[in-house]
Amino acid sequence: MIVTRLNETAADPAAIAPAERIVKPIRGSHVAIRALSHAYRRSDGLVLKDMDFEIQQGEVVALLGRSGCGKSTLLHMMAGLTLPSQGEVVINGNTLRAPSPKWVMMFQAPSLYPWMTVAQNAALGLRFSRRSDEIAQRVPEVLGLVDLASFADRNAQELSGGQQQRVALARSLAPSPEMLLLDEPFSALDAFTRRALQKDVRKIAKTLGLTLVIVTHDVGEAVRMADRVLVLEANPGRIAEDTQIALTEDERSGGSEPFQNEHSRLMGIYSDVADMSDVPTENDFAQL
Ligand SMILES: Nc1ncnc2c1ncn2[C@@H]1O[C@H](COP(=O)(O)OP(=O)(O)OP(=O)(O)O)[C@@H](O)[C@H]1O
Repeated sequence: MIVTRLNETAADPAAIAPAERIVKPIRGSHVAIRALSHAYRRSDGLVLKDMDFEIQQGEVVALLGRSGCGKSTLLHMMAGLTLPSQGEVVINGNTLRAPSPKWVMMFQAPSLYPWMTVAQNAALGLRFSRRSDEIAQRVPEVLGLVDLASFADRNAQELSGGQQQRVALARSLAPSPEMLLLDEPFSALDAFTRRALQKDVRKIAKTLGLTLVIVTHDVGEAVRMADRVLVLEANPGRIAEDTQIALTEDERSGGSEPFQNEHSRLMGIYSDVADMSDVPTENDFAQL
C-alpha cells in the first residue's frame, strides 16, 4: 500500500538527505509572450494589450501591478488555462494550447483535503497524473524540500496556514514541473511566515532550476523573491517597466541597505505606474 510505504519512510526524517543532494535539477521552461492581447468578451474592452516579453529558463519573475490590471489573466495564460484573444504564449518553442503538469499554478488557498495526511496530500499531483509508482520516492523528497519531512503522517487540518501552503508547494513540486506559477500564494499569511516562505520558495526554485513567476501587488515580496520585475499598468494591462533586482541572496532579507534601496526604487516605479490610491505604501514599508 502506498500510504504504508510513505509512513515507513517518513518515520525516520533523519534518513531524508538534504534537498540539494537528492532532488535532481530540472530544466526550467523558457516562455515567450508574443503580441498578446486579450478581451474576455467581444463587447468588453481589452484586459491585456500588446504584450511582448520573454522569461528565461530558471528565471524568477514577479508580475507587479494594482488590482484588476490583468496579472492573474496573464498567469492563467502561461498555465494554458485561458487562451489569448490575439497573440500567443510559446513555451520551449511550442505554442501553448492546453494545461500541462509541466507548469503548475499555486493559489492563495492551499486547497488540501483535511482528512488526509500531509504525505497523501503531497502525493495527489502524482496520483492525478497517473504516476502513482513514483509516490514512494518523490513524496519524501519533496516533503524534505519544503521542510515538512517530520510531518508526513500528520493530518493536514492539524497544520498552520503556512505549513499547509508548504504541503501545497510539495504537491506542486512532486511531478517535477519545469515552471511554477504563483498567484499571490502567501497573501493570507502573517508577515513572518510569508517571509520564510518567500525565501524558501526562491531557494527551491534556484536549487532545482525551475522557472518561477509570481503575481503580487506587494513590492517587498517582489524585491525579496524576483530576479526581474514586470510592472503592469492598467486599463488595458500592459508592461510599463521591466526591471532587474540586482541583489545577492544575503541582501534579499529586509534589513539590508541594498534591499531598502531596491525597495525604494521599485516603490517609486510602482507609484508612478499605479494610481497612488492602490499602492499599499504603509503596508509595504511595514514589511521591511
Ligand atoms: N473570467 C472572467 N470573465 C470576465 N472578466 C474577467 C474574468 N477574469 C477577470 N476578468 C476581468 O479582467 C480584469 C483583470 O482581472 P485579473 O484578475 O486578471 O486582474 P489582477 O491584476 O490579477 O487583479 P487582482 O490583483 O485583484 O487579483 C478585471 O477587470 C476582471 O474583472
